[in-house]
Amino acid sequence: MQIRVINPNTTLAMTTKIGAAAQRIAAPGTDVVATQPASGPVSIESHFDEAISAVGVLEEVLAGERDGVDAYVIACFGDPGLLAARELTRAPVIGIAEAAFHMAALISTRFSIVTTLGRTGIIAEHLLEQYGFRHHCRRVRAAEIPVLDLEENGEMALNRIIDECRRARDEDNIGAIVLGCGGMADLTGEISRAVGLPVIEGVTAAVKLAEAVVGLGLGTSKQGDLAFPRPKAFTGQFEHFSGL
Ligand SMILES: O=C(O)C[C@H]1NC(=O)NC1=O
Repeated sequence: MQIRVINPNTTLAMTTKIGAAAQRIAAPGTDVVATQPASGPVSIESHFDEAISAVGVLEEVLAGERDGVDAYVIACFGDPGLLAARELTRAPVIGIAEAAFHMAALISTRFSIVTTLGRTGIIAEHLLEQYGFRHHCRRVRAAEIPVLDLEENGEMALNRIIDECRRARDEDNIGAIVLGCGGMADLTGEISRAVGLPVIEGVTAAVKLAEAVVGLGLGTSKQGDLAFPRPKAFTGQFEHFSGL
């Protein structure tokens, strides 16, 4: 099977890292294709960044439909464009936040999230509510690092993340930690060893859930609100969406 792992930001180094982490965890016979939008924010750290990146995610799903992809992963912790993407395909579309929440709830009764900047914490809180995991999550914490520090200042970023994870372990009465950024996809082992708790990050969780959904012969329901969009004309820069 082929999984298209979409990094919604436009930083190639992060896309490459995410793709490598996804391929490492994938089952034999699962091919991961890591992509990113042709245009959009180099990192996603606000509601505005999320909104702009969602269009790029949808473009990548439309490209995947042309290639006959079996499943999609949206590899940004805000799950940008998730429901809109599900309208475009019969394949499963798994957001890394939703995947991480499910996985954490399977191995612990309470978890905390450690993300990058505190200002994006509200996005995780909204998703906890939307996905029904509000009561599972003790606290949404932030290492207070810009997303691209994960690429440009990796050691400092890792130390800040580990410090915040240790505070979560000592103060939050939790059983697991969820890493709140696709750019942390390669850090789970190191952080788990440093903190002594199970650490879940969404890229790898989403790849395994995508394999499970496809393996069960399931895909995105086309009944109701996730049916294909009603064909209509689009104008201007979105003209190519006409008649989808
Ligand atoms: O929301 C965040 O802090 C992390 C989010 N931003 C990004 O560019 N990729 C992500 O996973």
